[in-house]
Amino acid sequence: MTDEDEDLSSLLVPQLYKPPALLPIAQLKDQLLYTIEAHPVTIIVGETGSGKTTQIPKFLLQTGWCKNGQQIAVTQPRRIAATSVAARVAEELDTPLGQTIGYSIRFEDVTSAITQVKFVTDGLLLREMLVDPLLKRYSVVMVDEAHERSLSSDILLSLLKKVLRKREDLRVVVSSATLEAGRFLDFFNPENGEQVFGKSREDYGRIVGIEGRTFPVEVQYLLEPTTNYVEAAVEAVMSIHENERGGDVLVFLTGREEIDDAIDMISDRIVDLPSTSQKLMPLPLYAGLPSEEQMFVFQQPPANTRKVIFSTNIAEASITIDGIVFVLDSGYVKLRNYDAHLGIENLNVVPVSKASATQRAGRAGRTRPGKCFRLYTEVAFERLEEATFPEIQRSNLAPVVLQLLNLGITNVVRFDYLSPPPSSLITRALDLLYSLGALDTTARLTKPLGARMAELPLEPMLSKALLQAANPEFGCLSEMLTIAAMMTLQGNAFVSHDGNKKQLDNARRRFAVAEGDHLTLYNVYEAFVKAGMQNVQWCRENCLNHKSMVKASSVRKQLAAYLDRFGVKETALASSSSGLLSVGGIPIAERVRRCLTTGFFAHAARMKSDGSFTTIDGKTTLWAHPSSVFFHRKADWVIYTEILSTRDKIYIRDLSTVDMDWLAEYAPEYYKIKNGAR
Ligand SMILES: Nc1ncnc2c1ncn2[C@@H]1O[C@H](COP(=O)(O)OP(=O)(O)OP(=O)(O)O)[C@@H](O)[C@H]1O
Repeated sequence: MTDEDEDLSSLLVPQLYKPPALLPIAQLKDQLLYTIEAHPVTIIVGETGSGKTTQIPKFLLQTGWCKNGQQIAVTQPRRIAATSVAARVAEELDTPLGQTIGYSIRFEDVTSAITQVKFVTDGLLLREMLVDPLLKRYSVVMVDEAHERSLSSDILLSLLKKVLRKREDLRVVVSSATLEAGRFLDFFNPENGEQVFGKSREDYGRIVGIEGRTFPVEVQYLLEPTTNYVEAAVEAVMSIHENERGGDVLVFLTGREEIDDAIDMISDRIVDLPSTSQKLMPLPLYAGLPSEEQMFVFQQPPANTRKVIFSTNIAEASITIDGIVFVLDSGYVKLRNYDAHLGIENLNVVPVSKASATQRAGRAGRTRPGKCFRLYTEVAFERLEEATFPEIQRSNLAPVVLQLLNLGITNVVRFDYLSPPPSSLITRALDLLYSLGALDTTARLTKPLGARMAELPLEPMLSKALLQAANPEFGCLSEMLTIAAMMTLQGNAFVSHDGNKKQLDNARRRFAVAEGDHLTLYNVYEAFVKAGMQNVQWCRENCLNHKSMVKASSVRKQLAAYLDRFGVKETALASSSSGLLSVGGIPIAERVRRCLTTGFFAHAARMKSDGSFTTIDGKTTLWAHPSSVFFHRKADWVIYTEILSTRDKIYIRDLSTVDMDWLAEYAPEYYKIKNGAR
């Protein structure tokens, strides 16, 4: 990435971005199109910013790959990439987004009957396969950033390999970093001596390399390692601001807490800046942020203002933020790691891979020359792993196993994985799905419960609870629909205005319900409906994010439509108007908590005298997240729906009180195994 020959004085001269015709990929257009035409599989290896994501779909569209009414799908590991790249391509083609060019992500479909190129998350395309197993509506599927080895893109590649054995006309394009390219091609290739539609492994696929990048990026390292990369990043931002003219800054940190800390630190430093100097505008970017707020990072800052975006790895690949000249890379990332024994998903802070570091640096040099400061030494860089450890080997596989079974893949152990997951992960997933009632004793999907759980776009525990809600024993479908929709906001219903934490705490307290966070979420939504869904002012007064609340109502409708398709209707008994009153002897609040237990029994914990919680086996200490009603209040047994691990503590979020007896009542098998094991 280092380009020492380049004259970096050009950094000081704002330049217009290169028109697409000048992007490195333009020279390869004909060769690329010929390769795709002639081979079922094409692996593209190119420098960051060479034009893979934005140009290849356009080339294919212009060459007639959508003539028969078929579409081109381009998958991305992240929602922000799918939406922002779709917007860019639509802009380049001068067409409104959602017409020829569209995108589709979970709970948000911006496509129409005339859409020809569809940007999607890899997870969403997997879901589409449930209704269209051969992906017949697509002529080409491009899997972008495949080297990131996201769980869904790995599974998608395996399934595409199967589909290619059945569809001669389908073309698969995989974009990847250099290291993994050969491995991908090898995976798709027929075995020695085997032929697929008359093609042998020699002529089944090709790797196409794209040389060159858009603008140079100068890479610099620390001479000595730092002990605190958040502080080092803040120092570096201030130094850039004081010493380098022009250009926005993108800083890669690992998570929300670090981002908040960094923004607080920068805000303190801004006060000391001379009033005459250029202003500094810090902006956060992380997955949990509502999409509208994520989009702020793409907007032009006000005049005489430098944007500093503090982001997690969600800005690492595919996206282009115009104006970024400086990238600061902490060298760390928070990766999911599932502990199959404890059934806990941890987010661990670990060093990035070289491939990630390259992607991060590549966020500069896209619309003008750039600089990347790695907040670690060159020696440390050399020691990094080449590629990120595949997500499939460190994830809770229950959602994927459920989907594979629903696609008719009965032997999930011997499935053709790109990198097979450890058997402990598959066993754990099967055990959990079995105890949720999604599988029978022969590991087949139960009907209707298991099949419906697979279809709902929610994780299995929540799907189970939602599907149980219609059961007369619980009779709380309306309440659970609301709770499930609110849970998809990932803790983003509340927002502090101008950093006023006290006001935020008061707002939370106003809605708090003694039985826990799920019923509190229900309360919030009910109050929002009552106040009038358009009432932005009311949301503001109550520290609620209006856009997030509107989103929750849209998600609620979509979930209700799924259930409607299953023939499950919201009943009068559990209508919102009943509020949280007692119905049929058992108060509705209790029925909701019982219903949640049917899904989340594996996430049970008990409060200790010091206010912390302990897992059932007593081995792990957990803490209520500050946003939980149990951050201050006492409880005994609880179930939680989310677990977040920070540098020093493991936090649980969205807690509800339960009776210990309910655990054995709703998951007798699970707790029998657990007790047996202890
Ligand atoms: N939103 C945008 N605004 C301005 N220029 C853009 C935008 N999106 C893309 N570009 C230009 O198009 C170039 C190619 O972008 P594209 O995303 O297609 O590259 P890529 O090869 O897929 O890169 P990567 O692998 O890093 O995602 C960028 O370097 C930039 O010059």
